[in-house]
Amino acid sequence: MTCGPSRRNEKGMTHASSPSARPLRVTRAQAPLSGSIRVPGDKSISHRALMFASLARGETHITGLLEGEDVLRTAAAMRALGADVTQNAPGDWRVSGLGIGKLREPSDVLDMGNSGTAARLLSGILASHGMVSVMTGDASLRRRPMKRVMDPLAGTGATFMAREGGRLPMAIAGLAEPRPLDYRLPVASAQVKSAVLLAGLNAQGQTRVEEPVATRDHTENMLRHFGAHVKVEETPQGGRVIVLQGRPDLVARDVVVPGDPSSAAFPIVAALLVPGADIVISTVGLNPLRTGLFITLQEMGAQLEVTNVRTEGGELVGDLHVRASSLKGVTVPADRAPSMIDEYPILAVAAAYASGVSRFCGVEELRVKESDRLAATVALLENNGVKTAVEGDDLVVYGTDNAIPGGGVVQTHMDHRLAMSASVLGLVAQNPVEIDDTAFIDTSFPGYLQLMNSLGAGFAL
Ligand SMILES: O=C(O)C1=C[C@@H](OP(=O)(O)O)[C@@H](O)[C@H](O)C1
Ligand SMILES: C=C(OP(=O)(O)O)C(=O)O
Repeated sequence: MTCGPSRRNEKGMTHASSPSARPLRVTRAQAPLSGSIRVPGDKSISHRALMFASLARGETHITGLLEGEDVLRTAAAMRALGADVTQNAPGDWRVSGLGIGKLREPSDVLDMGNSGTAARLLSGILASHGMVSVMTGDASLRRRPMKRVMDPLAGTGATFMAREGGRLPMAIAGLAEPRPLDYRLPVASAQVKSAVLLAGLNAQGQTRVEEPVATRDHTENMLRHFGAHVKVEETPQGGRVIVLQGRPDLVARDVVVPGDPSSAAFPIVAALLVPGADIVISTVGLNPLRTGLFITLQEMGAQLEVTNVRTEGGELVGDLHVRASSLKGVTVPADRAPSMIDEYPILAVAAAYASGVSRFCGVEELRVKESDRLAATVALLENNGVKTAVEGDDLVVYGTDNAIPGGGVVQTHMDHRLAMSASVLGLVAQNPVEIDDTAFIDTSFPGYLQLMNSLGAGFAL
């Protein structure tokens, strides 16, 4: 059970608690989960739909938009930059864009809340407009590294001023005539790739990005959907080179947002673990660069069937039929990490319930998410009686063979995915699990606890 050579480390983070925390005590599920649900729209696609629609000429109609707090921050930012962004009905939005290079200087600080995607992608837009802007975020986002976008974007000629270590708040003096970038990503990050491509929209000539491992390609897909010319080539080493032709005429196009596979992960793992469970989740996005968790769970022995696969709004979607399963430990290769990067905390819960040992290879990027997810996942499991180890950049989880002791208090560190992972752990642990704060679940999965209750989870709300 080895992973091959491990990669470099980044610094861990400390945490702060929410002023209006919503604690939750979770007890073991009393009955099998059953029923059919839909999960909210894909977060990555929702952010991008609002940004690209604001940069396109004309009116874009978006259906299925995620109305989580992260995406609402992007909506507010695009409004502050002059786009007309309105909600018609739940999930149904209209955006009147201004065209590339035409956004207006914001009159106030842009607050991106808890969202790394919003902050990093927006940096690319701000750097490539002739305006001065200031961006901040909540305590979690203000601890996350922005140097990874500042460094490449400085190549456009834009200037950045940020706190020590490249942390928000950050001031950006952008340029109306940015230089096109040619950049090789030092980390596998769709956010950094997207920031470079967004800056390239307003640059004359070609912007080129090379990624060592393929990361989610929603930016490339949506750029094409709105009329840009984007060329993608695979490298012999398994990476990709993306070339964008600058100053395209982006034209409004309707966008249909599929269900978020990263959100579906929580009811999926809950249904795999709760004895007798049998559920269906319909219209989940199946972009192959997002489905590493599904492959991994199937390798563990999950009864996870994908049916009715179709294309909706240019994205592959399908329905997932999930039944309680007996899971065994798994080794997840490092090159699979980008396709399931947000799913490791919930996969760790599945691995803790499984029989045998699991190893997640090369998961160093977990250290720079909403929390240090490597440390926080270890604490989630250890505090509930599950043995783990961190070996270099690998996480090792010792399965309990369906006997997670539980009884622990879980610190969620302003991190939605930890809160949801802890809630699933509580459904199958032998003793109740206390979660310090579930409020941040609203950043990506508003209505999560209620939706889980509709399947029979019995969360005490
Ligand atoms: O581009 C995106 O929409 C995202 C990319 C990933 O981050 P990184 O680019 O930092 O890996 C992921 O963790 C995040 O939830 C969404
Ligand atoms: C890492 C995440 O999001 P972001 O980077 O946008 O805050 C996430 O949703 O798990």
